[in-house]
Amino acid sequence: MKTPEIGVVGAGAWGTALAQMIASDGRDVLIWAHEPALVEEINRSHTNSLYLPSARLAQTIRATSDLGEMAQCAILLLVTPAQFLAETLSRMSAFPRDLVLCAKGIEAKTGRMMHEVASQAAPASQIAVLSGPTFAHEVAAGMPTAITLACGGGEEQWQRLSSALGRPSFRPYYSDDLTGAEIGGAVKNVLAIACGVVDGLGLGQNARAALIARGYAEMQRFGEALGADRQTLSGLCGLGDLVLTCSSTSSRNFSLGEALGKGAKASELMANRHTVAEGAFTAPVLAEMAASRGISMPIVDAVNRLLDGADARDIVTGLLARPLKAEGPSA
Ligand SMILES: NC(=O)C1=CN([C@@H]2O[C@H](COP(=O)(O)OP(=O)(O)OC[C@H]3O[C@@H](n4cnc5c(N)ncnc54)[C@H](O)[C@@H]3O)[C@@H](O)[C@H]2O)C=CC1
Ligand SMILES: O=C(CO)COP(=O)(O)O
Repeated sequence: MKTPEIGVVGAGAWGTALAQMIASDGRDVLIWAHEPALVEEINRSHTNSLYLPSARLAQTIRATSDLGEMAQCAILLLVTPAQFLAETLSRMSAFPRDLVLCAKGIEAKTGRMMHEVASQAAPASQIAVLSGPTFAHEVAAGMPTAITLACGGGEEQWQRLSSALGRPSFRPYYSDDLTGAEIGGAVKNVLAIACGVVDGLGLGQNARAALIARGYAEMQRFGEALGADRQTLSGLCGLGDLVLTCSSTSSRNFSLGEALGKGAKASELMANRHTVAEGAFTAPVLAEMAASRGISMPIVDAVNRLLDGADARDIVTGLLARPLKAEGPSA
């Protein structure tokens, strides 16, 4: 059986939606699933009842549990949750030229961004980051979506990837800023938890808008310190995704925050879920990275303390009691 040009590593909601989007022009796609039963389900009934039950998958999507076969694809989309990327890559002995990173997070144990994890595991590959306001179920349904495609291999890699991944209703926009694209996605997940808390506590829409704007200032401060381009953060993968995720219960991060705001315990919420809320893993490492660099991120810090068991109302009282100051990202 011929190996398809494009492969997707990770058959959660996002990997499955991306495979479906890629197959929408009739091409073959190979997808690797961590769960053997899911490999069988995708091949037998063309569904993913575990992670994307709303979609009827294209017949040209084939699933495998063989990571070795994935390396034969020319373009590999890596869509495992951030904390599993290094381990998954360590099980592969060869890599294609193009690796496209789709997870939104920071490695908790090391503080590495996803492109650092990937380039250390596969130094000969060219790394790209695909990130933006993209709920999986909408992409799988073919609804119009725009996304940042940041290419470490510059415009030559962009030519290859944009023609392979672009579709009439899936529009990538070029960037060469891997760091900015990754910081946007990682930070917005933590801020979405905060916005969910505000909704869960019933604090109103003014408070949510304030949190989005002040959270964006935190994203800009952190991004600037790590060398991200401010223009990247004001685009699809930063502000765009922040707006989407901070205003919808379709977001797992927002929903986690909402439950916390309603009084649920973080430890119980985390123990009982089978889908990923990346912000919960990113918050502690992000708070630590910011503190060690002297970057003020009070909202990220508050989410981190909440996940650690602090009371939501006490946290909000603390945030509202902060000294008044100038607006602007550097303040
Ligand atoms: N769902 C969405 O709408 C979007 C998700 N993303 C990002 O994509 C990444 C993946 O998220 P989803 O596909 O939504 O996840 P999901 O919550 O739907 O599925 C969990 C995933 O984790 C995998 N997994 C569990 N244990 C594993 C292990 N030991 N090794 C490797 N994989 C393991 C499962 O196989 C499954 O693919 C996350 O970083 C998320 O932030 C990005 C854009 C949209
Ligand atoms: O990243 C996403 C949309 O762009 C999905 O957000 P959640 O992971 O919070 O569901």
